[in-house]
Amino acid sequence: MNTDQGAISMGAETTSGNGDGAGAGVAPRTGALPVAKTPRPPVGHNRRNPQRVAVIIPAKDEADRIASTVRAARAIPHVDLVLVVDDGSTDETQHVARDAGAVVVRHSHNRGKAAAMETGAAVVAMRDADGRAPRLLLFIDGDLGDSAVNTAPLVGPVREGVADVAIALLPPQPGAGGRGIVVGTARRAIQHLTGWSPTQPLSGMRCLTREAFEAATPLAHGWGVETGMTIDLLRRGYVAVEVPCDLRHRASSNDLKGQVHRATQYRDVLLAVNARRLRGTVDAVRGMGKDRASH
Ligand SMILES: O=c1ccn([C@@H]2O[C@H](COP(=O)(O)OP(=O)(O)O[C@H]3O[C@H](CO)[C@@H](O)[C@H](O)[C@H]3O)[C@@H](O)[C@H]2O)c(=O)[nH]1
Ligand SMILES: O=C(O)[C@H](O)COP(=O)(O)O
Repeated sequence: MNTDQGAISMGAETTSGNGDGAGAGVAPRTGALPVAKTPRPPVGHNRRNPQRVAVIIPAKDEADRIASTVRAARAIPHVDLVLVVDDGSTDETQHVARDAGAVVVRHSHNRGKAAAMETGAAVVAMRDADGRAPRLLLFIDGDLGDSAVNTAPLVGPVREGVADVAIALLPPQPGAGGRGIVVGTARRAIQHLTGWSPTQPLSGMRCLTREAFEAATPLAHGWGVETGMTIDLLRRGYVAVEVPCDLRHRASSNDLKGQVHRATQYRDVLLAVNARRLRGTVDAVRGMGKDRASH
C-alpha cells in the first residue's frame, strides 16, 4: 500500500521527537505527513531486493484462533516469514500454528507477552540475510483470526519512511467490558512523558523497523510493553503513527476473569511508567551535573 490514501488518521498529531528527552518535539497539526527518524529505503533495499516483513505472533493458548491468524498473516503483502512464539501454552497452539504454515518457537514455560516479543525478534534477526535490509517487524496478537490480514496498512508508513512505528487503531469490539481505566492511565502517562496522546495506547498490533525495535529494548515486562515502547521510542526521537485497521479480537469482558486481567494490565503499565519516570529524573539530574561541571 502507499501512504497517501488517508489511512493515517493520526499522522499530523504524531510526535516527531528530537531525541532530547521527555516532551521531545510534537509536530504541529499541519496536516502534512510526518517523516521517520531513519530515512528509507534502508541499506540493502532496491527494486530487485525489496524490504521484507516478518510477522511475529506471541501466543499463549491460542489453539482455537491461531490457524486462521497465521493464514491471514501470510497473505499480507511483503511478508515472507510468519513466526509464532508459543509462550508456554498448555494447549495445541504450537502444532496448529505449524500446520498452518508458521515457523514456531516455544518457551517451555510462560514468560509473558513482552518476553515472547523479544524471543520473536531474536529469531527473525537470525534469519535476516547478510547484506540485505533487516526485515520490518510486524507484531500481532494470536486471536485476530481472519481479520489479521487487515494489519497490512501498518506496513506502508514504515516501509515508506513516514514513521518508525505504526500502531493499529481498532474499531469498537463487541463484548468489550473495559471502563477505560487502564487505557486512560497509559495514555496520560505517555502524554506526560512525551507530549503525545495516543488514542489506543495498549494496542499491540505494531509494525516497526529493526532499529526502532532495538532502541526500545529491553522491553517493559508483560502488559507494560506497549506503553513502555511508545515512551522509549518517542523520547529517542522515533516517529509513531496510529493507523485504523479493521480488526476483531477476543475482547476482555466484564466478568471476574476480565477484571483480573485488567488489574494485571494496570500493574504492568504502572511498573513500566514508573521505571521510565525514574529514568527521566536520573537523566535530568545527570544533565544538571554536567552543566555545572562545564561552567
Ligand atoms: O502470557 C502471555 C499472555 C498472552 N500472550 C499473547 O499476547 C497476545 C495478547 O493477549 P490478549 O489475551 O489478547 O490480551 P488483550 O487484553 O486482548 O490485549 C490488548 O492489550 C495488551 C496490552 O495490555 C496488548 O498487548 C494487546 O495487543 C491488546 O490487544 C495474544 O496473542 C496472547 O496469546 C502471550 O504471548 N503470553
Ligand atoms: O478492555 C480493555 O480495553 C483493556 O483490558 C483495558 O481496560 P480498561 O478499559 O479498563 O482501560
